[in-house]
Amino acid sequence: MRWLMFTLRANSTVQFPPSKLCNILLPRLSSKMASDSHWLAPAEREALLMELKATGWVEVEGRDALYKELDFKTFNQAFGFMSRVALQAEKMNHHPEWFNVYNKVQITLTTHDCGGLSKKDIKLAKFIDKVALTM
Ligand SMILES: C[C@H](O)[C@H](O)[C@H]1CNC2=NC(N)=NC(=O)C2=N1
Repeated sequence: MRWLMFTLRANSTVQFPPSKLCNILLPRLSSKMASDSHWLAPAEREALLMELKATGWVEVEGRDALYKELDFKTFNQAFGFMSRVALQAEKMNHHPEWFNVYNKVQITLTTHDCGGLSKKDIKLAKFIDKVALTM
């Protein structure tokens, strides 16, 4: 079995088998992922939503979700935009609810796992705005 050697300080090393290393690193990764999916309390979300509202996102009436409609010059541009967002959604394991007719894309973001808005929605909304600016 291959061992990972760590030097903590001069002339001392600590050996971790790869399987143990996962036990050390994964909880941090999973806790980060979990924290991004937790429901955003009103105090937490105020500043975050202000920034998004400034770029055209609105809160959905009767649902803890964000909505934005984007217009592109052509269907190809709209579809290209959706393709780029789809790849990011897969990477984040966080997917939009969206509808496309010709050059228009209507997007709703919410986190099903927590039943409302989470940091993942904020992160994806910011990514969407960034990509839309490049189209
Ligand atoms: C099983 C899978 O990881 C989960 O269903 C993921 C997939 N994509 C998701 N997307 C969104 N918007 N919310 C979720 O809670 C969610 N959960």
